[in-house]
Amino acid sequence: MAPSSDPQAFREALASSKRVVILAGAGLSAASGIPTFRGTNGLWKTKDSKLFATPEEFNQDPSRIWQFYHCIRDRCLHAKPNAAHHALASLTLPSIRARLLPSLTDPTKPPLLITQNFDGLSPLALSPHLTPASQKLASSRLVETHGSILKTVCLQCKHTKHTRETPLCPAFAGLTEAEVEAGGRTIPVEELPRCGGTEWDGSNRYGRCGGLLRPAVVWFGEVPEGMGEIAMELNWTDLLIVVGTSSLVHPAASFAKTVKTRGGKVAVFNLQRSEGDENADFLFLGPCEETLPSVLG
Ligand SMILES: CC(C)NC(=O)[C@H](Cc1c[nH]c2ccccc12)NC(=O)[C@H](CCCC/N=C(/NCCC(=O)O)S[C@H]1O[C@H](COP(=O)(O)OP(=O)(O)OC[C@H]2O[C@@H](n3cnc4c(N)ncnc43)[C@H](O)[C@@H]2O)[C@@H](O)[C@H]1O)NC(=O)OCc1ccccc1
Ligand SMILES: [Zn+2]
Repeated sequence: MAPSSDPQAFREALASSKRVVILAGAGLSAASGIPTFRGTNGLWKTKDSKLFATPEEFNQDPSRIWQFYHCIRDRCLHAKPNAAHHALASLTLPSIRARLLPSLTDPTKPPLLITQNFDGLSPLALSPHLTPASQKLASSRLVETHGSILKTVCLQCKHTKHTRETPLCPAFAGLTEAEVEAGGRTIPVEELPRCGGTEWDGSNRYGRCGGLLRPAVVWFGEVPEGMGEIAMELNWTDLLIVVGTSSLVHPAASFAKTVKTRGGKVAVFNLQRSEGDENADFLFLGPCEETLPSVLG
């Protein structure tokens, strides 16, 4: 049966769903000025992901990889959530949830939002109007499964830090994408982002050990974040909403099939046709910053 593109039918499916999960990809942030990976002018259109997004390449040449991620990180730091982020974040508001999702098994819990985006925009979109308790609950229902570019991990003491500070080391000051495209700077590994930063006092303390930091993103071959929670939730999911992803990267790309095989429904929001959307129950083609607010509005 061809997927339906009828917003009313989709809202009825929402209203009768007991457990809803959302899976988002780079298309969700396209309208915020963050390039996608495989879409038009996508990052991996001009670059080989295996030369930038693997732990092996980082160990080989941390300076080259850090300069690449420094530029993406700066873009993400200057970006703002768009209408699609806000439409999804509105489901964390009890009043909206009661109206759109009256049949949820646990009406106190927002749908689980699994984002493959490491840009930090979905967390940023969480409404400031939420009470601290609801803020905490909403953040606990958000999984950045491919990590966050706003976090670093120390390779020595494993300390993880979330920071919007930039640059993360003096050697990146004024570094531009054009300079990186042209080959970047020669930066000794000692001058790359370090645990404890420039205040490091030579001690070997947790979070201040002077160890080399890496971006806390999940590279190819690495286990994505939150897999246990995700697998648990998908067991009971009767509606999966898939937004702005090419559905080519696993394990995320297999979530729709998992939900379908368990008798659940799948709704796809994408600018264009994408992998596996013929199996969807609902298909809304177009910019998600327009389609999502109109369907969830
Ligand atoms: C490429 C692919 C073939 N390779 C993989 O999937 C690999 C290997 C693999 C594992 N299992 C397999 C099975 C089969 C084949 C291969 C594999 N997977 C892994 O290595 C994963 C790790 C994957 C994570 C890699 N890290 C990323 N990012 C961070 C780093 C970095 O990129 O810098 S993935 C990267 O791609 C992800 C998917 O891309 P999309 O978000 O979909 O973006 P894309 O550009 O492709 O598409 C954008 C879409 O949006 C649409 N769009 C654009 N604008 C809009 C708009 N305005 N509105 C709506 N839609 C829009 C476009 O039409 C398009 O469809 C991104 O999120 C991004 O995070 N790890 C793992 O499997 O570990 C073991 C394991 C697993 C489970 C349990 C135990 C052990
Ligand atoms: Zn450390």
